[in-house]
Amino acid sequence: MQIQIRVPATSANLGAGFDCLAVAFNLWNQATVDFSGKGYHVHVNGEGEGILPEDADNLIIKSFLFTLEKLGIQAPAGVRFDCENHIPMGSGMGSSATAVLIGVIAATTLNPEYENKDTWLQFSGELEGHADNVAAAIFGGLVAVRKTGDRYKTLLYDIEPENAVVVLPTVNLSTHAARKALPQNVPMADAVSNISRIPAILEGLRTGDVDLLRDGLVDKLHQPYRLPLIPGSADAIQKANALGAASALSGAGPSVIAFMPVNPEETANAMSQCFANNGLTCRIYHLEMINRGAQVTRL
Ligand SMILES: Nc1ncnc2c1ncn2[C@@H]1O[C@H](COP(=O)(O)OP(=O)(O)OP(=O)(O)O)[C@@H](O)[C@H]1O
Ligand SMILES: N[C@@H](CCO)C(=O)O
Repeated sequence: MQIQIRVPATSANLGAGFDCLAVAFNLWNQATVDFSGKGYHVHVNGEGEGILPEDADNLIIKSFLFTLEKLGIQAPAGVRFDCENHIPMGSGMGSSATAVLIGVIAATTLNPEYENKDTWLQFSGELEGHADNVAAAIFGGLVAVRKTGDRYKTLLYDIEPENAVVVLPTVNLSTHAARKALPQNVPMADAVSNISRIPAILEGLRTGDVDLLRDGLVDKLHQPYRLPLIPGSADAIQKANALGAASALSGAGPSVIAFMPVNPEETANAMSQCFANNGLTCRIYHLEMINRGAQVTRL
């Protein structure tokens, strides 16, 4: 049996929505999965080629085996994942979420009872440790995720298919390292500031109101601790805002996102210049927000 799984890029946090909000984009990682062989193999084309492990150490295989075990599904004699990766790794664009989801989704296709979005969310959220990226990657659009007991739950919002620019500087900053930079406790006033902005983010993205969104993206819980690790990022956010976009760190960084830029080229160049001033080169992505999420096709 062969299947194809496609999972979109995502940008998590959206400023004040730390660990709770994320949005999906029209940039995809995909894998063709073949259950007919022996042993566990991954072949990587594109992003991560020559870097990612191609054996059972790959996050896709780990997530696949984790899900099989949790669901009590017998592991097949072999599986091969042929990956076409377009999402840069370690960028804050949800690459690890796509890997986890490809493994989880592939496992659920072996028992149709479990092939549903809620199962994908529970297992991928557990594997990632926070479910913002995976939730938006599963459902598409704008997703708010919360945990009640040990279950992740979502609210889904259709959004205007507006443009965004993502500028990715050449900085090594894993999500793990970016989370370690955060304090254990935060001032009450900072928490209140973030909570007060969530409706502005939801409404700003739902209606395409860039001024409302810009106000909503102001964050006090994670960006103040992470921006100093990414030289030029605070300036890039400020510059993008000054040019009329609504800007924030994308996920845990190091990329910076500018939603609804008035002039995407000018905004991207101005943001890149902020990183160049700090001796960093950049990759630039012109993306569109999308309302569809992960897709499975039987081949
Ligand atoms: N496409 C992929 N296939 C297999 N493993 C991956 C893939 N992308 C990321 N990983 C693994 O996940 C690890 C952690 O990635 P990390 O979370 O730092 O980046 P990210 O997903 O780009 O960030 P974010 O979650 O902020 O968007 C990587 O070091 C790599 O081992
Ligand atoms: N919410 C997560 C997203 C990165 O995976 C964080 O900011 O650490």
